[in-house]
Amino acid sequence: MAPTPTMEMDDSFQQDWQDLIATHPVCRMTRDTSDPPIDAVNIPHVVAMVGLPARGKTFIAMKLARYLNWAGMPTKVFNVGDYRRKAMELFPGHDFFLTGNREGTAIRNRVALDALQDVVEFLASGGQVGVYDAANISQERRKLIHHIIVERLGYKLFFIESICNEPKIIEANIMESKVTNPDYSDMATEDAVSDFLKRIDHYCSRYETIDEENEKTFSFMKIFDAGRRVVVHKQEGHIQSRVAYYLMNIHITPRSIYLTRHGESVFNQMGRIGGDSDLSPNGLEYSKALAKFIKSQNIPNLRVWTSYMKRTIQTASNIDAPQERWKALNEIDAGICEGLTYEEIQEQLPGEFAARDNNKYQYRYPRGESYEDVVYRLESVMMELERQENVLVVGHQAVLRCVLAYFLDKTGEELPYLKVPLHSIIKLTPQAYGCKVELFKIPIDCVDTHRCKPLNCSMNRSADDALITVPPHY
Ligand SMILES: O=P(O)(O)OC[C@H]1O[C@@](CO)(OP(=O)(O)O)[C@@H](O)[C@@H]1O
Repeated sequence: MAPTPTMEMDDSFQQDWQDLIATHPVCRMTRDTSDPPIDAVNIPHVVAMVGLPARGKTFIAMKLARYLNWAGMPTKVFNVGDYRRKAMELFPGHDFFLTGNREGTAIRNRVALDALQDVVEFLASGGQVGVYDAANISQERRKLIHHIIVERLGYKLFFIESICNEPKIIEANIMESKVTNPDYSDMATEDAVSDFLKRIDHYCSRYETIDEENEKTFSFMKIFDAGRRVVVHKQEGHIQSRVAYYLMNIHITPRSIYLTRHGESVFNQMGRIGGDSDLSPNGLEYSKALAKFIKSQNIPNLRVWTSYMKRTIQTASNIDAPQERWKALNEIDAGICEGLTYEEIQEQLPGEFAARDNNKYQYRYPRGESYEDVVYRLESVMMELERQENVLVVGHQAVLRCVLAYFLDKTGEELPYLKVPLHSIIKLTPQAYGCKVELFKIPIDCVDTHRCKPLNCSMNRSADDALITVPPHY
């Protein structure tokens, strides 16, 4: 039977905690005088989540990490729940959240510090942002994190607290991401929900929201009811301002994003890259079929975005929805290679051709752009895409690879080889911590413009396998 908590028990719990922080290696970590100096512009950052369970902390942590990685800042999420679940495997049947469970509490405290230690090790080995995804609900815990991260190690720390009192959002969070998590794999949904609500109660009694007076020396951001209101306090440096700005723009309203390349162009048919050519007859046919397909989907309040190039504008021209043009959506600028075929580049500029194959993400065409440059110029588009609801982006091969990499969490190495075939529509629907992807192939002839990674032409076969052919009645 579970013991009733008493004063003595509080004391013994406190003693266990003091013993743990006296001995845990992360609490003794410090910067050595022999350590290389910290780069003042890119000081490693810890983003520490704060909040009760089912307030969307993991959603925010993972989405933020996906964005920062995409934007070129190596970021990793350390979820304390994962550490606890691993520890739980060693104690089958043990209820770690039972009130008065001294052993369970000790283990939960230990794994929380283990995770923090891994955050620090990640930053010490070249990581830029470590996201510490734990509840961190007490002032004492936050003080300890600040002491280790800022005072001892000289890194930056940004707390993100998610406060939510909307029962509907909490319920949706529990249903969407909690009852399906590995803690509840063997439990009926109803039992899982009631167990999870008990777990929330366990935290509620000890929850101290970030106190703007007592904790005024900390940098933090508070997000109320999934973004209805936001407070940012003492935000420092470019990473924290990007984090704050990004989190101010995201929303959780259900929606889908549709991506398609323009229809086949005259240059595509000739195997020439870049340029601003018209659609080929196949491409014109795709433009009509696309409009029909979009109509068949009955998408509420759809907005259509194109680049400033003729081939995307012509492709979207038959769609009955408001349209906007973005210069930032223009295809990668191939500089001195614009208008050439891959064969001509290999023949006339063999060094450039080999250099691109060697590092396609960072290779910049002379007087043109690299994929990395395209990601950089797309940032404003992605931010606006986050703010919008249903959007169809009619874009280009390289640009849509960059957009897809953001949604599908692909690395810079994978990005330039993602398959975005002509005459296909990719539908992305945000879900729990990721995106559902559906691919619709419109059966109209076109060339294949994909150039495989040398020596690894089997890449992305799975994306191909997932292609759905739209039935003739669409
Ligand atoms: O990075 P790679 O694989 O060369 O793909 C980008 C190329 O795709 C193309 C087609 O080959 O896009 P698009 O169809 O928009 O014209 C080129 O214009 C562009 O340079």
